[in-house]
Amino acid sequence: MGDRLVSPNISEEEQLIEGSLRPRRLSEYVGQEKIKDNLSILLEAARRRNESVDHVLLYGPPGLGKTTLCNIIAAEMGVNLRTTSGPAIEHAGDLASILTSLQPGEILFIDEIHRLARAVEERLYSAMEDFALDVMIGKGPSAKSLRLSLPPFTVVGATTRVGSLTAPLRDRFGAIYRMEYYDIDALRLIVGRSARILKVAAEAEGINEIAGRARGTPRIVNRLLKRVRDYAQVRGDGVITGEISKAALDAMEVDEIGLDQTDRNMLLTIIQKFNGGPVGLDTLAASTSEDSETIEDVYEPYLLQLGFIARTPRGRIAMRAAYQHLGITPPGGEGGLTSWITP
Ligand SMILES: Nc1ncnc2c1ncn2[C@@H]1O[C@H](COP(=O)(O)OP(=O)(O)OP(=O)(O)O)[C@@H](O)[C@H]1O
Ligand SMILES: [Mg+2]
Repeated sequence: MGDRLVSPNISEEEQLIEGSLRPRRLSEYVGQEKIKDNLSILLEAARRRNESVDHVLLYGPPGLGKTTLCNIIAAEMGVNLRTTSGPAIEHAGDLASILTSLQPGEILFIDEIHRLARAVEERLYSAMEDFALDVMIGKGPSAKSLRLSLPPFTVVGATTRVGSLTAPLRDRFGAIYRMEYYDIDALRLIVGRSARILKVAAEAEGINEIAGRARGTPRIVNRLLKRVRDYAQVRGDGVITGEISKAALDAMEVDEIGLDQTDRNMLLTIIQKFNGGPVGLDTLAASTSEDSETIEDVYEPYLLQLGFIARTPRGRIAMRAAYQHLGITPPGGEGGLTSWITP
């Protein structure tokens, strides 16, 4: 699992490298132009009013730059960043101790915010809305509720599953940004930048090849770059040429649009075992030995984006483009699929 290309799990070594490749300022952050435009206005307005930044929610598939963007928000505002995650805040008391230790203007980054415990989430509402925290003093009938005021602060929440957030929590965010897959130009820039930082020589065709197979994701583009660099050192003279990239990526069984074996296996399962679908997520998970959450959060978003699969009320179906990519004739020949496709 850990060494899979699309895996959202990061090893310690990779964390170090990711750290060095991470853009520090908004101007270094490649792509996501719409978010950058909106965010720079949000930050500038807060600076002019000398206020804390409005709460920001970032959502989208793993590896698109949510954590990076949060770090940038703190850097651009010149404030401290406190990092935690939904599952790490187990009790309301944990939240209270984090919130009461914040300095004015500080940023509290809550990763995986959809996994906050209910009781914690409810405390967070008033904290975000009124900068106030209700704490209970004592127990039983003599217990009293006390309202503590907090310094103004900013919550930046990140999630891969915005659909799992409760409406009241979502409503507390003044700015909600959806991260998009990166286009090839942005990915090229990211590979080029990372290659410079890692001091690897890379030719344009080599960069192109890596960018094209990175499924629109900066984390994956960096992973591919590192593996191609190894390959270039062992099989070539260290330079990342187009040929070296191709050979290295083929050896990794990453195809020319970035699908790996698990993606292909999933598509083949839908097409061959289930006649193209519809097949329910759990059934699909069981027959591919993947976990349904991983399918939903990691694999499916890219296949949906490519138009290779679609979600219907009765399950996932394989689309014509998937058949074409795998070189399989769709059932019923021309037009045979269209009758299943419900928007
Ligand atoms: N816009 C960008 N420009 C350049 N590099 C980027 C950009 N966004 C992300 N990266 C690179 O991709 C890596 C992964 O990004 P990041 O950790 O921010 O993703 P994430 O969305 O938080 O992922 P997850 O959902 O798994 O937490 C970073 O270490 C950084 O090197
Ligand atoms: Mg992250």
